Amino acid sequence: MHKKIAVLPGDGIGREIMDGAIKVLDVVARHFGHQFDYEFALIGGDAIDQEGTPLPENTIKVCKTSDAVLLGAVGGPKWDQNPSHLRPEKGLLGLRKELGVFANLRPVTCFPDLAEASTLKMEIIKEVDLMIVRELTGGLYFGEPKGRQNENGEESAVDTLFYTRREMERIIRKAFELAEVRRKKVTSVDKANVLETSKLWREVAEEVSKDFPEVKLEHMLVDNAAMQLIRNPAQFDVIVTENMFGDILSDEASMLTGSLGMLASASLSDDGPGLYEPVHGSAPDIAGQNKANPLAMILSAALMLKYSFSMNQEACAVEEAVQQVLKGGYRTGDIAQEGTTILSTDEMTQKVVEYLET
Ligand SMILES: NC(=O)c1ccc[n+]([C@@H]2O[C@H](COP(=O)([O-])OP(=O)(O)OC[C@H]3O[C@@H](n4cnc5c(N)ncnc54)[C@H](O)[C@@H]3O)[C@@H](O)[C@H]2O)c1
Ligand SMILES: CC(C)[C@H](C(=O)O)[C@@H](O)C(=O)O
Ligand SMILES: [Mg+2]
Repeated sequence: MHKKIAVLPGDGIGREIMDGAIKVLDVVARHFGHQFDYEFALIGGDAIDQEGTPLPENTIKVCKTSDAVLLGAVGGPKWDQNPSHLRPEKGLLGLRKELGVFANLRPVTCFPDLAEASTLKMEIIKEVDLMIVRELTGGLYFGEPKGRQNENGEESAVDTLFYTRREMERIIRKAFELAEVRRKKVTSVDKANVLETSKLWREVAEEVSKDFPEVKLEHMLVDNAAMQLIRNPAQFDVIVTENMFGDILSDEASMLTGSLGMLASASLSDDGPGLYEPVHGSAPDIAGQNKANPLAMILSAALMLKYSFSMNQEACAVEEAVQQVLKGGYRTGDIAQEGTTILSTDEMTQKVVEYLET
């Protein structure tokens, strides 16, 4: 197959880990007889520096004319203090909105060899295989009114948690569709004891569930969900939740796998190209040191192969190579354990490439 991939490395470790994903994809293309053409574009702080805006028109065009989009990470101290219209996150949020990628899938899969790097015990870890389905283009991130005010010397700020029934329905449906081919359980996470949006969310979840009689639906308040993820994560199959809750719960859940550097994501729309990015950010504290874990980015590329290109065998080959590397005792610093070999970002990528080639 011939595919065009938009590549947006972004800032900080984004560039370092993107190198790894491309190297791995090149091996996949060679092995399986595909052609991947990459078109690079600017986003985030990098784009502010070069074009004066975090999301240049050309980047949107490149993404929309590609079969899929790979993104590293955006942001960093150099730009985070900028006036709000220039914050690099605006570029990322703008891109998600432009592409209409409302469904953010964040699989939390534990590799057994990382059990000791996790916050939990080995026996619990082995059973963790959950999928966080995060609504990505609505809620507090986008609702209006939003902004700062100063009335008669009284400063205030507002963000609005707004969802239409249609926005709720389509993300909840996506969660049920995923659960149908997994362990047939959806946990809808909300704050229905307080929020109006959550009350409507519950009603919609109940309605959607009628179309999926084989899938069990449970509702859970978000504060309890945060605790249950640590207490007994194996109880979850698919978690569906609104934008902000999903953001927070997915960083929390990443530690079940040992590190934020292990968590990949796929953001899907109804028809256009999917956006694939690690869950973590630009990690300014370790940027430029060649020590970031590239596996979340590499596993995001695997999700692209699976969801955008229907290359299931190829995606499995990448996941299997990652598993073998971990089994071989190779680690980046964030997942290091006693007796393992610590590798740089480039060396870790090279190991995945070696296992893929064998
Ligand atoms: N999708 C994105 O582009 C995205 C996501 C989250 C944060 N951000 C931005 O990134 C910047 C930094 O944010 P932050 O520090 O809160 O979050 P972060 O995810 O960048 O880093 C949090 C911690 O995890 C570590 N970490 C993250 N990824 C790692 C990896 N691959 N390997 C090893 N360690 C890793 C970092 O070193 C840091 O200690 C901010 O500007 C923020 O807005 C961007
Ligand atoms: C950088 C930020 C805007 C972003 C988000 O909150 O969506 C990030 O934390 C993520 O999880 O992708
Ligand atoms: Mg986040």
